[in-house]
Amino acid sequence: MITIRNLSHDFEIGKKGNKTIIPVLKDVSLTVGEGEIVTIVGRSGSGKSTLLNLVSGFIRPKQGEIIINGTTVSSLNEAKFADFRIKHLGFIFQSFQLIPSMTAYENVELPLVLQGMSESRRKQKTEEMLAKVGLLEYRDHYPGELSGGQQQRVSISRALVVNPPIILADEPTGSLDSETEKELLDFIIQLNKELGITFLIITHDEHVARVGHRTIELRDGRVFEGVYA
Ligand SMILES: Nc1ncnc2c1ncn2[C@@H]1O[C@H](COP(=O)(O)OP(=O)(O)OP(=O)(O)O)[C@@H](O)[C@H]1O
Repeated sequence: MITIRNLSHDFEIGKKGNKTIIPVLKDVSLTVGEGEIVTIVGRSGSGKSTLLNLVSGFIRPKQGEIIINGTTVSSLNEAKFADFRIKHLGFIFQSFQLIPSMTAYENVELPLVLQGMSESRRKQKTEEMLAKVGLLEYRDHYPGELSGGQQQRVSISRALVVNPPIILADEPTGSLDSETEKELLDFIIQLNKELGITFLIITHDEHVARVGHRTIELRDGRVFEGVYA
């Protein structure tokens, strides 16, 4: 469960003496319930990525609170947020963010290494995850040797391998053709139904937006609900 309360954020640009303030989010409040898929749409520059980066802890809010599964993450320091992130949040990015010098297996295994898990458990979990997304036979392929859809499946496996209750996705299908996009959306629906994973997804794409149980629009830094209701 994610609760966002009265969140406001702006960016300062320019040099000292000539600073401009760009207000991005204005008093945003919303909740994402456990087991819910919420999609966020909005024009380019409306603040979608900023909102996701705030929820992910990559940037800190100027005002307001973010509570994830009972923890007020907006007041955690960087080290504590990093620890929280690795246990509670999985990420899917448009650009996959795979490490090119690591094989599919090594990319998926990485979060478990960071968690300090033993090698034998890592092996079991990584293989199980790759099998689940149908990529076990590609385990020794490097990202550059996989199709876009396969790379996105590796990136989803890496997000899922730590069993996160929540997945945050930034334009997850942005680099995929329409057939692969459909496969990925079906997979997200399946993960949500079978494992109860909560998804917060930002997108430009109406097909992706419609996967949400609820869709929220960001407009001029404020939220509007039910755009596709
Ligand atoms: N680090 C930053 N420094 C200064 N301004 C920023 C920074 N990051 C974002 N902005 C500004 O904040 C506004 C919102 O950007 P954001 O990336 O959140 O929008 P978006 O809705 O995700 O856009 P898109 O759909 O094009 O990815 C934009 O005007 C952008 O220029």
